[in-house]
Amino acid sequence: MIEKELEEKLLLKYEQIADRLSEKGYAIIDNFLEPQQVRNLLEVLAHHKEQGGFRKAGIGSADRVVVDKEVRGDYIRWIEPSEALPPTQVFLDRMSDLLRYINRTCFLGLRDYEFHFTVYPPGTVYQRHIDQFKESDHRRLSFICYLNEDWLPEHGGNLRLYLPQEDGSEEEVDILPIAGRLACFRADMIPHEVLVATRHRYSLTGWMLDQLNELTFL
Ligand SMILES: O=C(O)CCC(=O)C(=O)O
Ligand SMILES: [Fe+2]
Repeated sequence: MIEKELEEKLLLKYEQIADRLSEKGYAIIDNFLEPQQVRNLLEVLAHHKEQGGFRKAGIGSADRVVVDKEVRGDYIRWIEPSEALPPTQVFLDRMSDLLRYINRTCFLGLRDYEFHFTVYPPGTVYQRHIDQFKESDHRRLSFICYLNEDWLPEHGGNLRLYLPQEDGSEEEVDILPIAGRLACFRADMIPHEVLVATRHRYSLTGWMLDQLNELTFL
């Protein structure tokens, strides 16, 4: 695809994301990453895995991290932007563009982001939670970009959002973690969970912050 065409396509996607975030508090965008980019990121992920770069994710922030595999069974590797491999850098550049776009249109005062590679082994989940820590609520928006090629509904692994309704009830939205798809939502408002899958489930997970990133670490 020629560069100008790609730029125009991306701009349309950024617009959809910003519109849906302000209207509904969440957005699901397919083909946010091109298939080649997904493959490149999967290679980087496999490389980090081989190097033993992943560790068990915890719950809580910074100094008070608790590992509880019943609540959260994933393995993560934080991205250090200054050391990012080229495919990761391409991804981060795209997120920087998106951050600027959202700031121009949504007035969330976003200043930075943090992302990690994520692996959920078969049989693991992340129980219902929200992404803002009580002790530091600088996470404004949550983003998950899925890297799972040939993922079928019977593989499970949905992200389930619980959307608060005006009458106090909740509407459930289930999202399959298919390759290239981006899910994003208000980090402070939308409870969500990761359902069990029969395959390894790969993604990039991150947050846009309203302060500079001092690594809030999970
Ligand atoms: O992988 C997903 O679909 C959601 C992950 C998540 O909720 C989290 O890491 O906080
Ligand atoms: Fe979450």
